[in-house]
Amino acid sequence: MTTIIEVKRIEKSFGKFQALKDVDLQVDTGEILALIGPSGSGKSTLVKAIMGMLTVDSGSVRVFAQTMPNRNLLNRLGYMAQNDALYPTLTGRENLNFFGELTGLTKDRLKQRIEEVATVVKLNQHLDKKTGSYSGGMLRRLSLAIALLAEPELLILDEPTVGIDPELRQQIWLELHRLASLGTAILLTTHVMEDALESDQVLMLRNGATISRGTPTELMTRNHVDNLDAVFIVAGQVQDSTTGGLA
Ligand SMILES: Nc1ncnc2c1ncn2[C@@H]1O[C@H](COP(=O)(O)OP(=O)(O)OP(=O)(O)O)[C@@H](O)[C@H]1O
Repeated sequence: MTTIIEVKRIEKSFGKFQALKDVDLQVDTGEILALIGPSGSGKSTLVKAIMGMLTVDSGSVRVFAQTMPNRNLLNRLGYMAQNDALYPTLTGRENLNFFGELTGLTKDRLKQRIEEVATVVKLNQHLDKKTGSYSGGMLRRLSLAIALLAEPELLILDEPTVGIDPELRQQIWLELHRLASLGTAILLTTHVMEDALESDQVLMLRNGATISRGTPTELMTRNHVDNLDAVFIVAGQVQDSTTGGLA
């Protein structure tokens, strides 16, 4: 197994506010890691540090064994940001084509993948409408489809399942597991414990610090509870007791 993302002891502050405190993380080939935590806990900041979109104050971020930021690595990964960066005057298909061409897929393969990813996110019926007319949920689904297009070695998905119904969530997870079985490393952020349960590894972030990590089963066993919400609550209480609630 190869290490795809390696984050060591990173710290990041915005002014006096410390958004990330001594965070470590590793994702290997074929592994799915869920970064879970409440709003403001630092998930997107960590993702942006991994993408090289912001520099950290200390610690290191390596992707494909190279120090980030490194623009040359960007075509080896699929990224779905929290804010959808799509062209509203283009149709869904035209957006997929545009971003797909940047990944270097052949024309035939791109055409085939557009049909496949549109099916995964259930947008087949809407591909020829301008994305300016899409709902928020449809835009999220199109962004996810774009990230999946090239079956990249690494997928980084910031809240891919927000606003998605249970049936579609299941379909998306089938595709994520399929890609992982082909060797894709996947890092996703989520608020949703169901997503964490689908993942191989879970890292719980609270107030910018790691409060728990492990497989879903390990986390529940270690904390003597039967669900991940309860793990989060127990681990949060431990964090408060060691920091006096000032973490
Ligand atoms: N550019 C910035 N300048 C100042 N503060 C920032 C900046 N980016 C993030 N923060 C702060 O850092 C903290 C963590 O933000 P972040 O977006 O990483 O949280 P999150 O866990 O992704 O939240 P959400 O689930 O709501 O997206 C928040 O308090 C946020 O206000």
